[in-house]
Amino acid sequence: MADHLPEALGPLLREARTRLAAAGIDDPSLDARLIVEHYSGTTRTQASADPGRKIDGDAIAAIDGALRRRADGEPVHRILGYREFYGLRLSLSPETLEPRPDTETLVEAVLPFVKAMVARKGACRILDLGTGTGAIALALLSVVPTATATGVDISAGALAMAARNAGQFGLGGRFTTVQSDWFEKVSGRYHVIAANPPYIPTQEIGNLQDEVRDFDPRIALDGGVDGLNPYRIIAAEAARFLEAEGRIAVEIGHTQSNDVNDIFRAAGYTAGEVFGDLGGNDRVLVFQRATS
Ligand SMILES: C[S@@+](CC[C@H](N)C(=O)[O-])C[C@H]1O[C@@H](n2cnc3c(N)ncnc32)[C@H](O)[C@@H]1O
Repeated sequence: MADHLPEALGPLLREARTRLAAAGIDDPSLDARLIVEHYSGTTRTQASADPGRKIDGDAIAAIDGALRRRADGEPVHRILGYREFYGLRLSLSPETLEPRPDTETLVEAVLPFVKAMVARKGACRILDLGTGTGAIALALLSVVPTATATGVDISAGALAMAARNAGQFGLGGRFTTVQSDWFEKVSGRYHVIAANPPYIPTQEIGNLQDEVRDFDPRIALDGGVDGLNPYRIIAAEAARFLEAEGRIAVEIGHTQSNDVNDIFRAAGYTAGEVFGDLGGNDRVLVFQRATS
C-alpha cells in the first residue's frame, strides 16, 4: 500500500478503491466508499458535489487503518462495527452474527401476520430465538408499533448487544432479553416464534468463505452433524410457547427445505409456506399447527 492517502475527498476515494482492488477485494468501490464515508463523516452526495473537500488528518489515519484491515480480509462491516438490516443500523460485536440481507426475507414473511394480529387483538408477542444483534425482532418492532418481542440467545454478549441496539432505536420498552438454551428459560406464549438458527453442518464449517468462518461466531453457524439440530429442538418444544393460532417462521439453508418441512410436519405442524430470497433460493418456512 502507498504510504500516504490524499487528503481531498475525490482522490481519497479513488486511492482507497485502488488499494482494495489491488488486494483482491470483491467489491472495492463499495467497501472504499463505506470506509471513507464512515471515518470522514461525509456522504456520497458530498463526494460528487465537492471532491476537493479536505479530510482531516485523524480521519485519514483511521481510513488508512481500516483499509489495511479490509485488505487483510476482515469483513467491512466488522471494521465499521455495524450493519444495516431492514433500515436499522445494527451495532455488531464479536459475539453477534453479522445480519444478512437474506434474513430480511423472514421479516417480510411474518410481517403481514404480525400486523393482522395487532389489528385484531391489539397485541402481537414475538419470540426471536437466537436473536444475535436483535435483527429480526427489532425490524418487526420498528414497523409495528404495538408489537412486543423477547430476544433469546445462549450468548450473554449477543444479548447485551441486542439490548443496546433496541435502546438505540427507542425500542427498549418493547424488547426484553432472556439468556437461554433455546426454550429452557423461556416462559409465556407467543403469536410468532421466529428463528434464524445455526444451520451449517459441522463438517462444512471449514469450507465456508474466510470472512464468515473467521469472523462470525461459530456458535451462530454450527447446526450439528447435519445442520438440523436446532430445527428438531424448536419443532419438538415450540407447542408449549405458541398461541393456538400462532406462526413459527424459520430461516433455512437453501438445501434444507424438505428436511425442515419433514421435521415440523412430524411434530404436528402444517407444511411450511415457502418464501424465497433474492437469489431465488428457498430461505424461510412458516408453519402453523396442523389442527388450527
Ligand atoms: C445464525 S445466528 C442468527 C442471529 C440473528 N437472529 C440474525 O438473524 O442475524 C444464530 C444465533 O443463535 C444463537 N444460538 C446458538 N445456539 C443457541 C442455543 N442453544 N440457544 C439459544 N441461542 C442459540 C447464536 O448465539 C446466534 O446469535
